Amino acid sequence: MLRAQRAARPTAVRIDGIVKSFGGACAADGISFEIERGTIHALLGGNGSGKSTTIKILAGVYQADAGAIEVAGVRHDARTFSPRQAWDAGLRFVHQQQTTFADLTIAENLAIGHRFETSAGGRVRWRAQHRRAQQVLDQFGIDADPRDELAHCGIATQTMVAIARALQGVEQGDERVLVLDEPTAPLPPGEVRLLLAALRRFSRDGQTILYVTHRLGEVVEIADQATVLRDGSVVGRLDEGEIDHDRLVELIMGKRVQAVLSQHTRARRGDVLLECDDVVGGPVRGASLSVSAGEVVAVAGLLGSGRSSLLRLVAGDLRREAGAIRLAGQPVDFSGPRHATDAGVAYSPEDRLASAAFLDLSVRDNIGIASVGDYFRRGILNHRAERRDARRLLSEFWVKAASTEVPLSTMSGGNQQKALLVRWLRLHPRLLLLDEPTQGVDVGARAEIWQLVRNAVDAGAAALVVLSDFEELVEVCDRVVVLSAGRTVAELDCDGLSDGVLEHAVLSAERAAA
Ligand SMILES: Nc1ncnc2c1ncn2[C@@H]1O[C@H](COP(=O)(O)OP(=O)(O)OP(=O)(O)O)[C@@H](O)[C@H]1O
Repeated sequence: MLRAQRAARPTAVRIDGIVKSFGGACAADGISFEIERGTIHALLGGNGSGKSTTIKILAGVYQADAGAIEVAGVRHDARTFSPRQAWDAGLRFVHQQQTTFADLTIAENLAIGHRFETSAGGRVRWRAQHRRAQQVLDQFGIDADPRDELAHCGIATQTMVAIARALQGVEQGDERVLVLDEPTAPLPPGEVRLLLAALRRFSRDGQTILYVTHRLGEVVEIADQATVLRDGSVVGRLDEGEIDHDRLVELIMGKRVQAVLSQHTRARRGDVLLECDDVVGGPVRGASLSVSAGEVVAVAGLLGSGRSSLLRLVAGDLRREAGAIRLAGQPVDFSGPRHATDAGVAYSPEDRLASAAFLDLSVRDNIGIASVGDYFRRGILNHRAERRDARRLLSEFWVKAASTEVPLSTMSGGNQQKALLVRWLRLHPRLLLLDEPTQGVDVGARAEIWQLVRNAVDAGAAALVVLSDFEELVEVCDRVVVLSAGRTVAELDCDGLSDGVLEHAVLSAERAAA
């Protein structure tokens, strides 16, 4: 796109001087930027840089302390901007947290908050409802049946339904601004591609998209413009042609970063620590692998291949029906993750923010919950020692928090993720089971997390991880085991492996299994 053409685009949204503090902490310090109509605009920044705060103010969920929001030329006071005003102005949001209802069908999801087709007597006319839902699915190119329960659809379909739900009813010439908060975080490459293609289609049709992500490859691929925040301020804006990976990293981190992800040295393999022999349980239908001390091994596969379930089976979080699991040569059969922890196995689930975080409790409580027994002396909890250790751990593991006593909910998403990892890493586990450990984590913290994992395995632990981002996977892991339809079908050495070759191996395995 030429610069002259870009200059001619009208402004869809102008964010003007947004200021927002929480207590004494400034989350937005006069943020201003413009989003041009019909473009894909990436909003980037490290964890805690102010992206979510900006989006929540745009959604009317938070009221700003100062500033204005202008949509299609109409100016609103950001101190009083409400969700209703945001909706009326044409702003639509798809948050990473569920905005759809998994136990309802696609047709029902599309009707909620929009309209149900009813008869004169007020009964839902299901046939008409399904017909309308099918039209929406066709319009958005979603390959699914309106009668499908959303829980049974892939995550890409679920995300697409959430987008369709936000944009349905848009007529030709209507202006909408779609705000997406990390829509691709849980998606493997094939599904990401589907979603990005859909976004490109929407922007070509004249919709404006504000896109928050930590996956910089996607920004380079689809963004027309990018605004970068750091510490609550805009530190840069790049136009298409100027957007490249190194430049983005430098703006986000505020420094030149040679290789952000840990340049891992070849692991020195120790003794075999974990062995799975033909393990069966849930969607896993025969998985065999081994992981040695000193190694980071990944499990790769498409959604539904059984990746997360395999980790759950090892951790005792899912019942094993057949096969054997050995830890340091000894058969194990954990009754649950707590039992596994006692044996030196740390399990961090994919949905840890929903299932393992105590958002209202302090950071100290959250990182100490698995080690609280260490602080009891004759039945009395030694608060001072606990606080001192928490302070040390936050600094050792690079977690940014106002203090050890603030509730976890007040920290940015990425720092919450790091704090939860600290809970497990501080126990010095022999085996780390990590499901998407860097989801929602910025490029700098991502490197830090992998460095922490590498330190643990260099000290004699082993790690088995699930990672959807293949680019990251080949960079940080030593070996990758490919799972397809619940079976281990291939094993590849990550030394010299490209993400493209890995993706090809995964897709070929899937085709062979079909
Ligand atoms: N409800 C809140 N109470 C107190 N502090 C908050 C609250 N929400 C955000 N903050 C603080 O404001 C700052 C900006 O947070 P914000 O969530 O906007 O960052 P972000 O860029 O979205 O980060 P991430 O990439 O981790 O999601 C952080 O320091 C955060 O701790």
